[in-house]
Amino acid sequence: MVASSQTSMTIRTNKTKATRIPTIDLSMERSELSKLIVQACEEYGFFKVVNHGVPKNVILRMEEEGTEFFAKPSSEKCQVGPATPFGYGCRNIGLNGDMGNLEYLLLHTNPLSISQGSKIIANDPNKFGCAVNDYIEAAKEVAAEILDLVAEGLCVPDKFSLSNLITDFSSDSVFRINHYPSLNQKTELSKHNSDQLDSNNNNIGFGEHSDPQILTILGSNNVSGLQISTFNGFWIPVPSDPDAFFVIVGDSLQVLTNGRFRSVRHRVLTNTIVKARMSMMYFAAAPLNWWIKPLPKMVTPKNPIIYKPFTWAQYKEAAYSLKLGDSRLHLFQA
Ligand SMILES: C=C1C[C@]23C[C@@]1(O)CC[C@H]2[C@@]12CC[C@H](O)[C@@](C)(C(=O)O1)[C@H]2[C@@H]3C(=O)O
Ligand SMILES: O=C(O)CCC(=O)C(=O)O
Ligand SMILES: [Fe+2]
Repeated sequence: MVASSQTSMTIRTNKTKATRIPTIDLSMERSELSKLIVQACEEYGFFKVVNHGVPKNVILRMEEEGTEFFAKPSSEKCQVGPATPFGYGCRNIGLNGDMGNLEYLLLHTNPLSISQGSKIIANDPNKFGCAVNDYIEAAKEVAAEILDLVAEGLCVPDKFSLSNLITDFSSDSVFRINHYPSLNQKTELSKHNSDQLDSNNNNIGFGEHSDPQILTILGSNNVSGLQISTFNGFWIPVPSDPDAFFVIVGDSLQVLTNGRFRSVRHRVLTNTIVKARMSMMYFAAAPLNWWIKPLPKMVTPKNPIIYKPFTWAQYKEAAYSLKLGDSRLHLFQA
């Protein structure tokens, strides 16, 4: 297992198998920290971070803006949509027929695009724009710090080779706020009475998928629902923790590490939620025309290269032409 009992939470799955989601304390000593992060990325492609240093008010301001927006009448929210790909979306996810029991705002992280979007999203565009920019900057710092620790843990000679991909001003990172109404709330969503159910009668908030980007920093209110899939096929519910962030390894980091890390499949079930869940994700990506390819350090005679180089734009195009749950990495196998 990844971490000692002091640094992980124990969860019992319905198969009564104790499973630990690694919890990483970012205030720990650096060399130990980088080892734990690498281990967590290898074993789960997922971990929780505590003591991340993001001020509580940055998170609360963003949550308040999200709450205010989703409380608006549906007719007003729909004026910010459809999300093709950016803007407000309700039940439709992406452009290929995926559906979920949620509504969301999807924004590019470029400050100009935030400022333009704010004008149609919020009553006080300046307040909304500042809350979003501050949240994005804070999440970007956490993501960059984690990528530097990953580079250290993997003994990559250029310590910034991973974080440089996401901190460049032209990075194609995106920001998303998801809002899942509780099943007993009478909202525009539940009026449709066509909940998305899977074969086990699970109510699907957001269907199973991996994130195409490098790393996702996910924060949520205190309502659970997120589940991750272990690499041997168990679903593990992730208890919510509004003081923590959850880190998700994306497809691009799987490629950069030549398959040593694996992107984690995850989903959100809304079966049991008695209060609306709100989650906020920063999807850290490279600039569109930058190359994604295995770091030289990760390619050895024992671990030959397994992916062809591609630009982020090429990968994104492939991902966006497919359904949410489809796997895409095999298209780029060497
Ligand atoms: C069905 C889709 C939605 C998605 C684009 C895609 O065609 C496949 C990847 C999906 C995903 C998952 C992670 C993020 O939430 C997201 C914004 C992304 O970059 O890839 C979504 C896309 C979306 O909702 O538009
Ligand atoms: O809303 C959540 O908690 C997770 C959503 C998600 O995985 C995504 O938007 O890619
Ligand atoms: Fe995701």
